[in-house]
Amino acid sequence: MMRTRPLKVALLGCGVVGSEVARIMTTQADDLAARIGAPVELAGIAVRRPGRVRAGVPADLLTTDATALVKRGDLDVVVEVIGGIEPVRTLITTAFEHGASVVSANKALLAADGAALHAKAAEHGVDLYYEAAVAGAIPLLRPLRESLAGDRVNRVLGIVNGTTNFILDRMDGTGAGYSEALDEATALGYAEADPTADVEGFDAAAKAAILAGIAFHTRVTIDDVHREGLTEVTAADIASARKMGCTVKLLAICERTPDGRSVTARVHPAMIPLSHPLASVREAYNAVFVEAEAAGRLMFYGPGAGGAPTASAVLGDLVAACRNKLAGVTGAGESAYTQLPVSPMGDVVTRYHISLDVADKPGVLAQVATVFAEHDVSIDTVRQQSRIQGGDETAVEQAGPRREGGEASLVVVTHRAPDAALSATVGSLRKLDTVRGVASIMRVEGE
Ligand SMILES: NC(=O)C1=CN([C@@H]2O[C@H](COP(=O)(O)OP(=O)(O)OC[C@H]3O[C@@H](n4cnc5c(N)ncnc54)[C@H](OP(=O)(O)O)[C@@H]3O)[C@@H](O)[C@H]2O)C=CC1
Ligand SMILES: N[C@@H](CC=O)C(=O)O
Repeated sequence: MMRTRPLKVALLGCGVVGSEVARIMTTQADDLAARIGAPVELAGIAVRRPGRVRAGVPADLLTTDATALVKRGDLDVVVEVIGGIEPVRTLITTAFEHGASVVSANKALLAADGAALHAKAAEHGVDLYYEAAVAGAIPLLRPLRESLAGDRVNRVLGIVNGTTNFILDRMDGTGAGYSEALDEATALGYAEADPTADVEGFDAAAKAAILAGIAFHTRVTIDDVHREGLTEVTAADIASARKMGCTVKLLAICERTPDGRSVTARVHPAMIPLSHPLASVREAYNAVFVEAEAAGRLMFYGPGAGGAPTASAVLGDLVAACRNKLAGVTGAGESAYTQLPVSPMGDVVTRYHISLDVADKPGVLAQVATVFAEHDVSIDTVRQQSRIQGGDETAVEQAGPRREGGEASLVVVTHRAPDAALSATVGSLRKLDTVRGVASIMRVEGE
């Protein structure tokens, strides 16, 4: 039977995501009430600039005093879609102290301080949900936390940042420039308030920390995640990937180490074969593979950013939190029950694509191969492109003419090796007189 007294919800933030949450709460109020078992009333909306035009958002609900809003004491749920660490952490904590459950899309905060927030929610007998914080609309955290709770997850690998996928897709597919593609992603509402978080990999690293924590039932913070963004990826890297039958994606990879005693979490650009399902993830879509012992390989795919897709995940959490409020219960809390150490990046074993600028003269290839062998890094393939002296980037493949004193580009692809061994190899290569520079190093994944 439907309860007539409405559940009261406050919205903190009314930007790209918040305005969609407000719109759906208004336009689908009857459906939401039917699914929850009580009507839901939007009690207030905290923003920074109340004068800003917000189509369809009731102006009388706007306030700049978020603190007063969360202290009202009659709220059932607070939806936080402001972003960042402070004042949001304090607002969420205050909401818990005043008896409200919290739904958030804030991966930065959850990856920095998730454990303390979960503890605070438990202390006050309320929920903390954040499905929207990872992979936008894709239901991923709840399946990991609940549906796979009886299985052992060994690996989570995927594309979890829509903005960078959009940029790489545009650069690879249409030849668009980096800045142009980033501007387009920002205009479409995919990028963070500070897009550095996207392109430098902080956003994906925060998501990787959240995923690793839930998948492996341990605590992982953003500081535990090895992070490289895509600002170093060049058009030449993308072209080189194509030559190998690959494309470049910014990946998040969380793994149990083979002995099961520790985990690794990393975010970096990687080459993946065009035949891999992740290679065909376009625009701001995300896709995540979860490998579990009994379930095998699962793939989650869908829109990873944008106002409406993210609002869908927020509203799913809102319905769950409201149902729990009505039933007088809380849902599944933090899933950490053990503390696995996080191994350093040097322990990660994978393949590498290394592009070297070398002197184009006899014996160089042998010298380079010797350095790899000395560090126990096995070479899979080598491709040489001689640069015609005085010319630009005109490349002649392996059999091309060699000019004394000229330069060549050497592309080495290795077999699997520890990251530490690869770093040591590159350090030694840089010391060779015949190696003029290391143009790029990229990991090769997904084979
Ligand atoms: N955009 C996306 O695709 C996705 C975003 N997220 C996450 O959702 C959250 C919101 O993102 P998004 O909607 O894009 O961000 P926006 O920048 O579009 O919106 C932020 C909102 O917060 C308000 N705000 C900022 N500071 C304060 C403050 N101190 N007090 C009250 N209100 C404040 C802003 O007010 P005003 O409008 O007046 O400036 C604005 O309405 C972030 O955590 C983000 O990481 C998660 C998944 C996808
Ligand atoms: N900036 C983020 C938004 C969603 O989390 C992204 O591009 O993925």
